[in-house]
Amino acid sequence: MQESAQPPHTDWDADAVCRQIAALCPPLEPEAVPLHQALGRRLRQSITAPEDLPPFDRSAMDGFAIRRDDPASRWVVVDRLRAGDWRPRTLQPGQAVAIATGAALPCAGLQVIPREFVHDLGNIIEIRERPPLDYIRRRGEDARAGDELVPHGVILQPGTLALLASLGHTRPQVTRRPTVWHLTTGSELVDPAETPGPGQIRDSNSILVQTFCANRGLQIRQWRLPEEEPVVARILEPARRGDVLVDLLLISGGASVGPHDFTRNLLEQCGYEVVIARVRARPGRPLIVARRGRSLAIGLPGNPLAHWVCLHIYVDCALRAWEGAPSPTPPWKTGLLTRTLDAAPDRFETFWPARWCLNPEGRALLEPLPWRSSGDLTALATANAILRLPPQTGPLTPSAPVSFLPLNLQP
Ligand SMILES: Nc1nc2c(c(=O)[nH]1)N[C@H]1C(S)=C(S)[C@@H](COP(=O)(O)OP(=O)(O)OC[C@H]3O[C@@H](n4cnc5c(N)ncnc54)[C@H](O)[C@@H]3O)O[C@H]1N2
Ligand code: MOO
Repeated sequence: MQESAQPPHTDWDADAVCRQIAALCPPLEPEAVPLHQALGRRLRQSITAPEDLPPFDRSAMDGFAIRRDDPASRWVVVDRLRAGDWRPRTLQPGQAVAIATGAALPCAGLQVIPREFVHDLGNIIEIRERPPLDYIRRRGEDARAGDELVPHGVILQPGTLALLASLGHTRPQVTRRPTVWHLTTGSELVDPAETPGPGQIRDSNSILVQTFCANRGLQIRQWRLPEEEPVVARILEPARRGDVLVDLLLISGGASVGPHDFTRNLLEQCGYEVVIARVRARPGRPLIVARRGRSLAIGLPGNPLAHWVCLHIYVDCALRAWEGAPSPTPPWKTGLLTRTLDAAPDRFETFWPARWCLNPEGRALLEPLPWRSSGDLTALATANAILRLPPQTGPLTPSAPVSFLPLNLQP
C-alpha cells in the first residue's frame, strides 16, 4: 500500500499515539484481593485507621514498670507481664511489674525502667539510675482513629501491605488486572529451544512480551502460530464471539503491508476498528492500534527492536492507563549523552536503545548503544533506557541533552 493511500488518521506521532491509547483505556474497575495478591497494585480506596494505633499503652522495652511519681529505692515485683497479657491493676508505691516489650501497661501514670538500669534480685529490684524517659508507646501516638493512613491511588508496596495487615484491611480494593492474549505469528519462527532450519529463526518476541508483562504483574496467554489468517482467526474466535473479554490483544508480526501481513484485516474481521496503522517514528513505524468495545488490540511490528520499543512506549501506556495511573503517557526525562551519537537525520522521530545511570551529582547520563536495524537484538543485552531523537536530529556530541525513557527505577 502506498503511503499516500493511507487515510490521514493512520499517520500519528508517538505522543499522539500515547494520548490516544490512554484515552481508549479508562481505568479498569476495582476488585477486592487478598493482601498477598495486592503487591504492586493501585489502591482504589483510601484507608483510615479504624482505631487508635497503638490501641493501648505498650511497653517499648523489656524491663520493669513502676509509678512515675514513686520515690522508692527498692521495689517488690508483683506481676510479670508478657506481650499479649491483659491484667490491669493499680500499682502502689514500692511495687513493680516485670514487663516485656509490647505488653500492655497495667495502669496509667507509669514509667518503664529498661532491664539495663536495674539490679534484679529475684522478686525485688533496685534501680541503678533512674532514666529520664518513660519507654512507653502511648495509645494513638502512631495514628488516631479516623486518620487517613493510605491515600487513594498509591501503589501497594510490602510496607503498605504490612500497615493494612495491622489495621485488619485484609482485602483492599485495587484495580483489576487486564486480561492479555499474545499471538506471535511467523512461519519462520521456531521455539528458542529448537535448532532453526534453513530460513528459520528462533522466536525472541514471545519471551520479551511474556516477561515484559510479568514485570507488571500480568500472567498472559500466548500462542505461536504460522502466519495464516484462518489459524489465527480460530484462536480469536471465543474473543470474537464475546465468550471471553480480552482487554488487550497483542499480535506480533504481520503489522506491515506485505502479502502475508494480515493483522489489520484479521482485526477488522474480528470486529475491531483500526484507529492507528502507522506511526511517524522508528523503530515501530507499522504499529496497529484497534479497539472493539472495551477491548484494545495492538499489532506490534515483528522486528525485535521495534517490539521492544513499542512495548515500553505504547503497551506500557495502555497498562498504566487501565491501572489508573495519574499520567499514563511515558514519563520522558532529560539526561546528558556520555559519547557521540551518530544519528543520520531522519524525517521521523527515532527511538534509540541506551544505558542510563546517575552520576554522583544526581545527573542522568546516557550511553547510546549501537544498532543498525530494527531486526537487531544485541543492544538489548544491556539496554535500560530508550533515547528519543526528534525528526532531523543529526549526530550529537558528548554532553548533549537528550530526552529518554528509563525502563527501570534503578539505573
Ligand atoms: N513494503 C514494506 N515493507 C516493510 C515496511 C513497510 O513500510 N513497507 N515496514 C518495515 C518495518 S519498519 C517493519 S518494523 C517490519 C514490520 O514487519 P511485520 O510486523 O509485518 O512483521 P514480520 O514481517 O512478520 O516480521 C518482521 C521481521 O521480524 C522478524 N520477527 C517476526 N517475529 C519475530 C519473533 N517472534 N522473534 C524474532 N523475530 C521475529 C521476522 O523474521 C522479520 O525479519 O516490516 C518492514 N517491512
Ligand atoms: O518499525 Mo520498523 O522497525 O521502523 O524497522
